[in-house]
Amino acid sequence: MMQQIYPQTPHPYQYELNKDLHFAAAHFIPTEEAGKCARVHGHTYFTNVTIAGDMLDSSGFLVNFSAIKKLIHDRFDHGILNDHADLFGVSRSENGNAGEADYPTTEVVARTICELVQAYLDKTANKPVCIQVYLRETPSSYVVYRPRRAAANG
Ligand SMILES: Nc1nc2c(c(=O)[nH]1)N=C([C@H](O)[C@H](O)COP(=O)(O)OP(=O)(O)OP(=O)(O)O)CN2
Ligand SMILES: [Zn+2]
Repeated sequence: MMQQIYPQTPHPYQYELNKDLHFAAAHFIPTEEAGKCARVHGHTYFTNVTIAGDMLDSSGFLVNFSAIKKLIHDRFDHGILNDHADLFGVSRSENGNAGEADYPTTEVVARTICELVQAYLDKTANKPVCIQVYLRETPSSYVVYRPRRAAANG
């Protein structure tokens, strides 16, 4: 059970939901700079997903907590992140820097979780938004990813 204080991000929405979940997965970062992390090794990843919005669905949910867990845990738990060729390995980021690869680093996995969650939320009637993903890879290392928000109209 994770009961931790996470970084906060200001937002204009009335509701904010946070879901903690974890998954065990192996990965490797095939670059010289990664050193020992270029070899296959495993982590228990802990993540906190923050979702916000102004409208609830017909159940009174911003989004069902269990849907978020299923989406991430079922996809990644007890797998090898590098095997997800559709997600990791080829640069997908439109605003990526030249030469930036989408290897499953903590940064890229955090961004990918946010994108997967947002793709799910986009299909819901009340359309909440994923505003932050906190991803802890080791006891001493974590990343916080916050997508850029679309500029407000007017
Ligand atoms: N910016 C990043 N740097 C590193 C990443 C990463 O995803 N983003 N990943 C790794 C390795 O995969 C490794 O699993 C984690 O590294 P690290 O925190 O250095 O692990 P240690 O347990 O060895 O760290 P301590 O300082 O001993 O606690 C490397 N870098
Ligand atoms: Zn690692």
